Amino acid sequence: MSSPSRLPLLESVLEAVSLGVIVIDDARRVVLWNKWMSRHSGCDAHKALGADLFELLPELRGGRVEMAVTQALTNHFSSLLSPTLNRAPFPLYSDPAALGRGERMQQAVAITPLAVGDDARYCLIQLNDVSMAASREKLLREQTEKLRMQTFSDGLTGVANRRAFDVAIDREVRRAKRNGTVVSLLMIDIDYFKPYNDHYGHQQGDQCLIQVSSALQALLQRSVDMLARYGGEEFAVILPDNDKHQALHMAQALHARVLDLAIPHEHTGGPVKQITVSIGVATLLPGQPADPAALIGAADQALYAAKRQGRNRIVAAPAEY
Ligand SMILES: Nc1nc2c(ncn2[C@@H]2O[C@H](COP(=O)(O)OP(=O)(O)OP(=O)(O)O)[C@@H](O)[C@H]2O)c(=O)[nH]1
Repeated sequence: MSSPSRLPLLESVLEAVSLGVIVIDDARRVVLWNKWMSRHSGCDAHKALGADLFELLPELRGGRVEMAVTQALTNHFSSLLSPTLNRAPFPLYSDPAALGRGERMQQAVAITPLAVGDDARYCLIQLNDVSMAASREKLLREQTEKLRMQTFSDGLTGVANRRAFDVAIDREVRRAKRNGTVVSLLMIDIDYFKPYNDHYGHQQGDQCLIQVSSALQALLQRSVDMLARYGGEEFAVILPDNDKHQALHMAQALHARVLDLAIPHEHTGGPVKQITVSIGVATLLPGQPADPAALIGAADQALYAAKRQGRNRIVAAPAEY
């Protein structure tokens, strides 16, 4: 079989590649404009050939493409335009529907100087459609974010989970130590939740947990405050920069908010026949050792004191626990 001569072969390759190829001369006139360019720009080779590239596509004037072309023609520098910074410099569209929607193809643009013979200078512009890669990357980012959310949020109530709490309490205790500030912690436990579940059923128990957590969450206005589900029917609230007085104030508001829900509970062991919470409060002072476990322990001790004293109340840990 005879081999075809190189020039027609090269021309066929240029017309067949899935890549935009433009070559301009040192007067910036288009000398090559392949089929891919015609297909995606809506401008065919007849119109493009011989035209000044920046008159053909005036929006490229003064931008990164013109700078890179000048660099290639005068200094023989190659450039790669980052698709992140220059998403769609050329007016190219993946298909007619995208053109109709005005949705440009995302592009990777490579600009390379070409020397043909001794002094003829040209510039090669290669364009790649990276829309698919960009949308895959976006999907991947969204999935990663979703996974991150799932990893750090409680499946039932949607508030932060224990893992997120552990990270946050560590961070806030270290921050308080660094800045010489205080941090308070509330441990909140629903009273008589076992008899609630036993009497009303597990599903209604779940609904109760959802209601209580969203009522608690609604009261936390500062972005630094964090409500987490610590375990079963126990929640924790981290209050950075809040001293004991402010933490007690917040505990009272949260306690009252749960009472306001007025969720009936006929089977409590006490006189109040609705869902209530007990709250333990502890505050880490600047002089104390920055130990998250000790802070959690102090808030827990205070919570159990509240339970022992009859539930439906707030108890604060001693100042220097
Ligand atoms: N519906 C539901 N119940 C849960 C969930 N997690 C834990 N529980 C229940 O919460 C109850 C906790 O009971 P206990 O720790 O004995 O506490 P309590 O009955 O609230 O008693 P006090 O805390 O002393 O007032 C148990 O019955 C658990 O099964 C959950 O996700 N959904």
